[in-house]
Amino acid sequence: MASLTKRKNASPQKSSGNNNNKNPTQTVASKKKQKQKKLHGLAAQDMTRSKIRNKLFLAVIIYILAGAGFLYWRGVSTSSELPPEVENEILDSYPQDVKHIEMPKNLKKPSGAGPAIEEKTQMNSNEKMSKTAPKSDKGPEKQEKNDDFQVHIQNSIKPQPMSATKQWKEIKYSKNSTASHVRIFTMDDFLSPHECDGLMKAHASHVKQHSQHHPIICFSGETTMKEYLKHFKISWVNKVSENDFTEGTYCLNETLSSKLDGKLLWSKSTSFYPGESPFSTRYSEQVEKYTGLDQRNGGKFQVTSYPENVGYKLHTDCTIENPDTRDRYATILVYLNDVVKGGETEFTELGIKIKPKKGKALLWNNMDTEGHCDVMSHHQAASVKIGKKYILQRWYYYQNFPALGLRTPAPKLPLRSHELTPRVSCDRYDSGSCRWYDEWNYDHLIDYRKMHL
Ligand SMILES: O=C(O)CCC(=O)C(=O)O
Ligand SMILES: [Fe+2]
Repeated sequence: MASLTKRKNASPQKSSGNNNNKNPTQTVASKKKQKQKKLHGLAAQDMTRSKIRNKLFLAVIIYILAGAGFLYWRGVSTSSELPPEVENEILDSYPQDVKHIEMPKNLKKPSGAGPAIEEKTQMNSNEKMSKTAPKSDKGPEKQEKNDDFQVHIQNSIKPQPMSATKQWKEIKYSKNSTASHVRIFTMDDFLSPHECDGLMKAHASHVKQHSQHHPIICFSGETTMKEYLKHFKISWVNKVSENDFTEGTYCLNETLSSKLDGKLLWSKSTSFYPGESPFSTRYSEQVEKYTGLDQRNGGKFQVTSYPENVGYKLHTDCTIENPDTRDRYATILVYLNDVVKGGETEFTELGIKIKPKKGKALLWNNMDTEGHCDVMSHHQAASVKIGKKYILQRWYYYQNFPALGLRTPAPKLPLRSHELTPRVSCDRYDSGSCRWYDEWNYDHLIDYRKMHL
């Protein structure tokens, strides 16, 4: 109350209203003074205004220049166009099993584009490799064309303790112990809570950025599409035909895809690549030091989130009976959060079940020392029952290839009306699940850089 009264008395309006009691000379002098003061005040006001105007002008110029600089930088750093020779080299070096996948019947070659485009489109709708390899007699001989590329083989895991308290624990099988070459290790606190939070935040912000448009939904074939639609009780399943796929792909057109949004369930993956953030470099080095997995054989870094009632069906990360050794030798997965219920990683052949725990790493080999995919590495992500699950995964290849760990060019097919349209890939119904991907474009590179992990 006291301070309120004080402020009232100090008000300029109140003091000027008390001038009636003063004598005339004083009044003339004080009026003159007031006039001078006013003029002075006006001049000062004018100066302040012009100073503000100048500052504003300068700020606008800086803003325009910064904006232009940012746009230029984005244009340079995220351009989706790769020179054709680089693009061809990348496509040439894809593992054979990815190239030899079933092609849609209605495929028409886009004019001026070679088979590379179709393979690329298919590659994107077959993110997960199927359990058995399509028959191919071709090995990885294409690599020999790249003179400056050193083939590097990775056929063992060499786990090392990180500190006295951070040690790998080998998980014992409860069945099939003699038939398997697979070794499974876990280490608590492989990543700090801060790193886990940063990755989840980057993932969430990127998912949000790409969720303004309905995803285009792709299947590994027509039968697969029908199986999924039946599973999710889509009443119009029998009306859908191969004509509803966009040309050259197994992706439903935008209209039908949008009708499935909210009806099908899926996990969501965003990816970043080696060298794209301080974290990716640090993490590659950390993994190499404490697991023996050579960073030259590592692919992209994939952050995946699972909502309730979503998991990933039983599968192998490598392709069984694949003659090509450019395949996923080992997997390192880090749980980024605790899951209230469900979401375990289960190795069904070995009777092993790992419960997600924030920061905990799970490391295993999928192939033997000769580069054969081991059936005993079959695993699944159990459905999340309560909560949400986040993981960071990276696959390390038995034999590397030039395109490994490089961001691939965005495919021209299927046609998309928005640059940020995401895709959902539903892989083989018996050994896959639906997963949402961000990788039509390169923008999230900026997100991951921003995180300063
Ligand atoms: O989420 C998990 O626990 C396993 C995921 C997995 O196996 C995969 O994405 O390949
Ligand atoms: Fe897997």
